[in-house]
Amino acid sequence: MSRNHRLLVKNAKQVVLICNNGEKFLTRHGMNNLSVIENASIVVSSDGVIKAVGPAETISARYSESSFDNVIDAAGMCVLPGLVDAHTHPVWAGDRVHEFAMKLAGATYMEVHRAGGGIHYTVEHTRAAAASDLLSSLGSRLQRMQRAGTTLVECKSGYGLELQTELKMLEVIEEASRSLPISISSTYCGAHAVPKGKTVAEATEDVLQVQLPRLKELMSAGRLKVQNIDVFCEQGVFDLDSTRAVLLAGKEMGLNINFHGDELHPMNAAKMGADLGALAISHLEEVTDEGIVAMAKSKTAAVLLPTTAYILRLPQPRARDMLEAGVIVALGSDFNPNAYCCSMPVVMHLACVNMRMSMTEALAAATINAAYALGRSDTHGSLEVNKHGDLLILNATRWEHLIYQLGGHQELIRYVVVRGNIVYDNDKTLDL
Ligand SMILES: N=CN[C@@H](CCC(=O)O)C(=O)O
Ligand SMILES: [Zn+2]
Repeated sequence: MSRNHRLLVKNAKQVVLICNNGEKFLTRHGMNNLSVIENASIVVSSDGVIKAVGPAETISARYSESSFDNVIDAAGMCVLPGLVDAHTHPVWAGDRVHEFAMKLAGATYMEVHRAGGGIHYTVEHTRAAAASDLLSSLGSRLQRMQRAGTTLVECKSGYGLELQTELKMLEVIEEASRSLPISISSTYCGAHAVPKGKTVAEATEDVLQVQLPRLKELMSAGRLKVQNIDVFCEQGVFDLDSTRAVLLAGKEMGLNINFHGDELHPMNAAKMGADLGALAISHLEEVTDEGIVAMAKSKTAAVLLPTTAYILRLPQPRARDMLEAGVIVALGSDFNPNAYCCSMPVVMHLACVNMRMSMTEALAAATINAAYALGRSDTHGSLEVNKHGDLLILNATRWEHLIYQLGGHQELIRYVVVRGNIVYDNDKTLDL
C-alpha cells in the first residue's frame, strides 16, 4: 500500500481497543472483558480516522510501502483510546477556594447555595466577565484535561441564568470547539439554578419563553451548535415538573436530554428521565431502585461523578447496583468551581476505590460509555477502524497503571493524539 498516512504508532506492548464489534456501549460482562491486543500497531489516515489496527507484524507487512507524517515507536508502551469526560462546567470566572474552606469546616453544598454562594457566586462573576477572558480560562482548563488524556469533553453553560450570559457561554464553548484540538459536546444548562429574585415558576418561564426560543433561532440559522439540554433537578432548585417541561422543550428542538438528577435528595428523577427518553442522567447519588430499573430499560446512561461525592462527602452513587442491573455506566469529572478536577485518570481511580468499580469497568465508563452518553460512540470511545484517531500513549507496559498510579498521569502519559495529530508530547513539554 504505497500511500501517505498521518500517523503510525508501532510495536505497542498493549493496544486497548475497548471493543471491536462496533458496540455503541458496554454493560455487565462486556465492561469486564475489554478487547486488548498485545504487540500491536495503529495507522491513522490523512483524514484523521483509524485506518488499521492489529498485530504489529501484520500492519508492518501491509503498510511497508506507505509513508507517514509521523511515526511513534511505542515499544514498551500502551495505547488507549482518548478518554471521554461526560460532564463538565468549564466556563466560569471567579474561583470558590474560600467555599472549599467553608465546606471543610462543615457547611453543606446547599447551605452555601442558599446563603447566596455556590452557583450564585459563580453566576455573578461570569455575568461580569468578558467573553475573551472566559475563552482564555476555558482554553487553559481544556488543555489541562487534554494533558490528562481527555480528547472529547462535554461542556455546559449554566452560570448565566439569563439569555445574554447563557449565549455568551455557549458562544465561548463553540469558539473553543472551532479553535482547539479537542472535541466538545455542548450543553445548554440555563436551568442550573433559580436566579436570585425569581421563583422557580418565573425561572422556568424565562427558560421556556425567552432563552430556548432564541437558542432555537440561532441554531436554525446555523449560528450556534448545541447538542444537549440540562437542568439541575433538585429539591430547592428545579422540581420534577419544571425539569420535565424544560427537558421536553429542548427535546422538541432536537437536543439530547442529559441532566442532573437525584444528587442530594431522592426525587425519582431517574425514572422521570428514563420515561422522557433521556440519553444520560448525571449524579444519581440518591437514585431509587425504580430509577435504576427504568434507566436500564431505556438505555439511559448513568453519568457517575466520583469527585462530587468525594468533595461533598455524599453517599457514593450505587455503581454496583446499576452495573448489575445492566445500566450503561459512564464517568465524568464534573469539573466546576466546586469540584476542581481536570483528570479522568483520578476520576477512574476514585470510581474504583469509592464506588467499587473494577479497572476495566472504569475504563469502559470513561471511553465508550461516556461517548454513548454524548451520542458520539459512532466516532469516539474505542480504537476501531473508521473512528477518530484519538489516542493516549502511556509510558507503561500495562494500561492499568493509568488508574493504579493515583495522580501519576502527568508522568505516565507520553503522548496525546487527536485525529492522528500529536497534540501533547510530554517529553517536549518538559524540555521547554
Ligand atoms: N449540582 C449541580 N451542578 C454542579 C455544581 C455546580 C457548582 O457548584 O458550581 C455539579 O454537577 O456538581
Ligand atoms: Zn454538574
